[in-house]
Amino acid sequence: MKKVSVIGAGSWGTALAILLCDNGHDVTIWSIDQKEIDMLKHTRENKPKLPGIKIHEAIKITPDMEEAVQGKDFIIMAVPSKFVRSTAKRMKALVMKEQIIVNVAKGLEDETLLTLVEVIEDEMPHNDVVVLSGPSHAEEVAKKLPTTCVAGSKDLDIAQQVQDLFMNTYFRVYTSSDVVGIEMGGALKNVIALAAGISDGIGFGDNTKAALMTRGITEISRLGVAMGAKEHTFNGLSGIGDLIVTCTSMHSRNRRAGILIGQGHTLNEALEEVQMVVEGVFTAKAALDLAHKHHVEMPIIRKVNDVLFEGKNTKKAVEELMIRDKKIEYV
Ligand SMILES: NC(=O)C1=CN([C@@H]2O[C@H](COP(=O)(O)OP(=O)(O)OC[C@H]3O[C@@H](n4cnc5c(N)ncnc54)[C@H](O)[C@@H]3O)[C@@H](O)[C@H]2O)C=CC1
Ligand SMILES: O=C(CO)COP(=O)(O)O
Repeated sequence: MKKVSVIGAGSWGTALAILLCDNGHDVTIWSIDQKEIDMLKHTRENKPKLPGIKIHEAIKITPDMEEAVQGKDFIIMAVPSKFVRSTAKRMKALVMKEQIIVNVAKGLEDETLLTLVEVIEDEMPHNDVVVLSGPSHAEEVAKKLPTTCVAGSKDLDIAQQVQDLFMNTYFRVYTSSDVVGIEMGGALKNVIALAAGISDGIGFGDNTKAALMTRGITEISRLGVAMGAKEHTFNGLSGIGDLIVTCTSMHSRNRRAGILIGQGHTLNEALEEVQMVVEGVFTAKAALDLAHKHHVEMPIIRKVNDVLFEGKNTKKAVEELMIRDKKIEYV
């Protein structure tokens, strides 16, 4: 039995805490939000996000970061990307170097263009930081539906410890040493899922979505490889696997926001309706900035930026993608 804290009590943090408790670990959940803490403690359910899913009585729930961090073997960071640095800053004076940090958020830091593992390493340079990612909607993991993910660390022994921590009959975990590849796949698929949702919202068909997904993973892979990732990682769970689930599932907040935008709603209306974090909106601009930095072409992600932030008409954006310069499929 390991002592584990899950930092963040959104849908993913809650689902993972339940999974870790199922695995026999001693689990604590931390949240910054006192209302969320009260709800979880009193109802033993995260009603707005995972209705009908019981949170085991054995799971401790706390707003106290010291209580959450002290004495834990593993600390799972499950806050949205825009709060990863501020949360890491709250933790840094409390962590001991033997504690393993696991990032499960998917995104990039807007100002620095760092991946989230890099942000955490920046704040806690003495700790091992592992990424856990893959096609894994919280709603399905919480129902114990078979799911697969990959744990990434430059040190495969550390990745294996995280594999052992999470693995069970409904959650299979692979390992990889390609941390940047895993993180870029997880972050950028959200932007393509917004595009897939927009396409569905306009009323375009399955052909259109298959095109966005196929050319989308090509863009993601092109940028990832330029940043030092291995190409095959983008054929794996954190690449095409997560892209498939996010572009096709009604659980996806990114796809749902995209559908609303494709139907003519503004970005703010879409975010208001979805209520939970829509990471692709925050990642889209950072992805484009990284594309400039690494001299990589990302036409779909550029158009998503135009639609989200420049008021570009969605149909016009698709038309422009269709009549771009003629190309060989793979050069
Ligand atoms: N929900 C899912 O199925 C999955 C989510 N993820 C990733 O996990 C991350 C978290 O997502 P969800 O749990 O779905 O989000 P969510 O939208 O369900 O919950 C957001 C959480 O952020 C917390 N929060 C708000 N302000 C904060 C602050 N200033 N500092 C720290 N925490 C704050 C809230 O208390 C809430 O618990 C995201 O990066 C997401 O992409 C990854 C895999 C699956
Ligand atoms: O990352 C996810 C599934 O793997 C969750 O995607 P959404 O944030 O779009 O819901």
